[in-house]
Amino acid sequence: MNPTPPPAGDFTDDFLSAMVAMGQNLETTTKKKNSKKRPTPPPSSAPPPPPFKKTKTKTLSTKGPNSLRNAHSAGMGKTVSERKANELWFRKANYGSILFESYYKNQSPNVIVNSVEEEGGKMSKNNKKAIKKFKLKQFQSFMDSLSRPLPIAFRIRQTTPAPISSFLKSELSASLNLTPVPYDHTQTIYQTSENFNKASIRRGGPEYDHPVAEFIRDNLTKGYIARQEIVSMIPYLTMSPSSTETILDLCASPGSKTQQLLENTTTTGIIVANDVHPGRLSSLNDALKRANLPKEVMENLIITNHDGSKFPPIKISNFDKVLVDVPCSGDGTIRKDSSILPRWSPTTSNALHPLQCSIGLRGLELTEVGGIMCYSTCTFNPVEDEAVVAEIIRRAEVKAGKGCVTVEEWGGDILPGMVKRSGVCDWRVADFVETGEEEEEEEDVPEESKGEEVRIRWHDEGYEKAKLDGMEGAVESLWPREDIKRYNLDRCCRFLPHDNNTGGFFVALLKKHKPFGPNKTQVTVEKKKKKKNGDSETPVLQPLRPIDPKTYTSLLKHHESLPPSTRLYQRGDDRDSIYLVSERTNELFVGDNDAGSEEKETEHNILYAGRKLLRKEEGGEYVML
Ligand SMILES: C[S@@+](CC[C@H](N)C(=O)[O-])C[C@H]1O[C@@H](n2cnc3c(N)ncnc32)[C@H](O)[C@@H]1O
Repeated sequence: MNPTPPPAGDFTDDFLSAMVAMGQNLETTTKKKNSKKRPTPPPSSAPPPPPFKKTKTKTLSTKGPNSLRNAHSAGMGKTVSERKANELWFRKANYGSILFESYYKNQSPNVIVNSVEEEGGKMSKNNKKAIKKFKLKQFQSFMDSLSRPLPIAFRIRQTTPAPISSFLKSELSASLNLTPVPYDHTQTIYQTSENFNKASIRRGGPEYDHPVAEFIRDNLTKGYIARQEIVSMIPYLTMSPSSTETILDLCASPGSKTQQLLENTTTTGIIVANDVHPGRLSSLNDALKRANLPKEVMENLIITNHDGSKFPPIKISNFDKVLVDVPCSGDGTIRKDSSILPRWSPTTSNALHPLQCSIGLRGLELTEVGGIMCYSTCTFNPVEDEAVVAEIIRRAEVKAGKGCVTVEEWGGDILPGMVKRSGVCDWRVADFVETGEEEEEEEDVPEESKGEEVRIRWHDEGYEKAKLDGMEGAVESLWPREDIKRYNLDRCCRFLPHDNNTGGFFVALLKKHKPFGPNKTQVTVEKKKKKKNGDSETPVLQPLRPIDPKTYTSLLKHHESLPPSTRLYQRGDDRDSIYLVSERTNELFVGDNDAGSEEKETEHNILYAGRKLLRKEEGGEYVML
């Protein structure tokens, strides 16, 4: 995942120039190694940044709408302007590239570079030179793949009528010489070559007029295909949802996975897409409109606006499946968004970890017993991947005892032939320091980092020592615990860019075996507090509510075949539009969760739902759409 991946069909980013910039970044990284000079300061017209300083401020909150930005700025300064200036300086100096390379090169075996044991004993452990060469070669192919543009990937939508789908497939193979990716048993997923990338096929790009580019544009508009990164399709494929399930997509915007889930539904299935940002939900809603999905499928969608870590419980039972595609540092998307590299920092990942744990735990609470939660990120960083999985299982066990959640093994039929790497149960935790003269003399500075102005500071002695050493944002769960082996983290899957010519990705499937859920008292207290204090994240749009009985009765006079009132929704401040939702919406949301309450109001902020069924004309009459 890109932290904010562009909606499918977005051709506007200047990807080519970004790639060129990244080439420079990677090059600069190497050059920098031999340089002791501080980077050129900003031009004199710009205000000079404050000297870059690793401050010992409290960890910034990563909650709320700007969690990624906050996480990135963690430890960058006290005031907003100090943080902004330091961040700019950081980017300009390309410190991110230096830290990225050093961090992943020196991570534990199997995070990026295979351990020598993985080579099946082909290499003698005593042959240090050969081991070093072997590791360097692997790391280099990882780094090289990051500097290459990401090929365009797309899939034929599940809602595309079968004859059209067959026609498209034959056109793709016969005229355009494109076949589905080998690991896709649905035979609907395609990936182009690298010269077909975001930049080359957009208007003005060298491949704009190529028949493949025309095919993509044409069929995107018709709603027959969806552009989506291969790795982003993986959570859906691993969850193997049935068309009748109730599924929650807890961090849904911009909605590429929501679309996959929705396309698969029939009238009894329902998809709830949630995000903390109302603005991003509006983009998700627009992307869905552009997707041209059949109207009966649209009735199965509810879009809510909540902090995922506090998503209110639903009225009856829980969700069959939950997708938790959390906000993350996004370094797996460097091929698509090279701007991530110069501002990369290990503190971003450390600061996002607590939020990811809270969202993941809530996802599990909202999963039905026997159901599956899929946790995914688009980062290589184990503190956002395996460390989070281990911590949410640990917290679940505090609530419901050992064995209440397990990491599931992937069936052999899931993406057969795609290179998958096992999750790791050993990783290192770091922040970074700006080096001073005396620090460069320190014994533990690796030879290749000597002379760097920033360098990774490893905290291999664990949480307590890291705290003593003043590590920003240190929390115990960042480190692997002693009993880490029992979590079966090797069942998680890591996808590296050079293995399948994709972006980077991480997926874990968690199965819930015992009931545990949000504490009702806690939910009630939170709700009351919110009512009293007001909600700082009040959406611009008023939420949708079930149609009021008076409007329904008057509508019936003119529209005899009107669906039952339980399927009709209106927005509080907009009585001119009436929306039709699935029958099951009522089952999930309407009615208060507090037993015995008279209140007939859902506590969920439903921002969009179903499809528009009626619109009020100028004369005041409602017309069917
Ligand atoms: C990786 S993106 C999700 C991508 C999406 N699943 C897709 O496939 O298109 C993470 C999303 O999490 C949202 N987010 C950030 N903090 C959140 C929170 N506390 N609760 C719910 N969503 C959150 C961000 O707005 C962002 O849209």
